[in-house]
Amino acid sequence: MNKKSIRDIDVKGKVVFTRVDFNVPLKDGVITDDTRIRAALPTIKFLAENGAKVLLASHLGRPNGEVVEELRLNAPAKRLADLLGKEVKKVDEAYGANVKAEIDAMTDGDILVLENVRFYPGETKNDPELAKEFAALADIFVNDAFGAAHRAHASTTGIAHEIPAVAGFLMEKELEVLGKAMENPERPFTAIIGGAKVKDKIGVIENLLDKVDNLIIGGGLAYTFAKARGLEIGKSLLEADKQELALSFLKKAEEKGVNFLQPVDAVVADGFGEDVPRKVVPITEIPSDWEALDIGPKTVELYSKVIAESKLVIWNGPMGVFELNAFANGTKGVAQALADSDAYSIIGGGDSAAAAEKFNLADQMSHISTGGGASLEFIEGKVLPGVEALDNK
Ligand SMILES: Nc1ncnc2c1ncn2[C@@H]1O[C@H](COP(=O)(O)OP(=O)(O)O)[C@@H](O)[C@H]1O
Ligand SMILES: O=C(OP(=O)(O)O)[C@H](O)COP(=O)(O)O
Repeated sequence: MNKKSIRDIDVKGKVVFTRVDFNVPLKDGVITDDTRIRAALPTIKFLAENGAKVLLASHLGRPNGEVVEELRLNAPAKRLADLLGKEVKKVDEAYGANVKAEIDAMTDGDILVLENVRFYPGETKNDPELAKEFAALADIFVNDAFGAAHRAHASTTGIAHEIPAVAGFLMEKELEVLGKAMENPERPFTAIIGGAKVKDKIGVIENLLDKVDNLIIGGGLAYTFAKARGLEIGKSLLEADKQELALSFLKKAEEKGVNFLQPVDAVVADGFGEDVPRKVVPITEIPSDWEALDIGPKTVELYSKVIAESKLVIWNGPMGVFELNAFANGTKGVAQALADSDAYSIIGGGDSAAAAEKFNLADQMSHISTGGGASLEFIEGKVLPGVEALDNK
């Protein structure tokens, strides 16, 4: 990496504005997965142990520039204190006189969690005034928020133009692992794209077609392709205005000699839930009033064979509604194939990682990235603004 990291600077006695990605899933105010907090611990510990005054800044959810009580950073701050076994203070603002007073009261090695940066409208607009307010708090900026590195926001890029800016250990590790895999990808190189964020993910496919040998489609994404090919998809997930695009990808794949794999069968359901009527049908026979909620067993077999022959696999997005056991087999089958293969396996995206956890296969994957969108954009070959803004070596 040609960017400076916290290894390259002296932090003793310095106030360090550290951007982390504490955007963790919450249910009724309780953190259901603290992976991202644990992933930031090496940087936080390093800074504290080396005598920095550590400010931690993060977004949580998408509060759209307003204070949303449930999205305060209190729960992540509390979890961090538990994980560190050390006092962690939290303030209810992210800049200004009150925050400055708290900083003045800190001693070297103390940790202070700031409020959700997305409570301020300037954050996502990358407002230079807000960036200056953040910068005014600190001597150094550390970006360890790989999961938000594809966002050009005030706390990820704006501040980096104001004070010395370096990468944290998590940022460094993610870039190193993903960079190594993509530099000279081992082949066959396979990408598996699924999930429900059809709009977000469909654009990624175009760039991936320039890189991969096999592109596997699953999850809700598959049915826009099926519909575009003229198949009946019933009530399955559809992004109607993306059908032309889907067809153009199929054409591009053919021109490039990329093996584009789509489901050959599906588990369809009459309703949504564990106990609704369901059956396996060929992809050409989805009943007009049923919904496809998982890939079928023949598809799992087909995909597993391709995975077994691959040397590098990136996986983003589950193959079906894996949260319900009735529709989990497709995702489980693909995860198992990945676990069994010798391929270097990279998983990105909260739900895919959660699926690997659910099936107890997470520790058999080569790398589980803390960033879904960020890892996809990196693999596409895009420059991540949060990285670009850091100081060069
Ligand atoms: N066939 C399908 N129809 C509807 N939803 C689906 C289907 N397949 C997968 N999903 C849903 O997609 C969600 C995950 O999508 P997404 O957020 O895009 O993935 P990730 O977080 O891994 O990037 C899961 O909650 C899952 O239930
Ligand atoms: O959860 C995140 O993204 P991801 O679901 O793509 O991994 C990051 O925290 C970025 O959040 P954002 O997509 O609201 O900017």
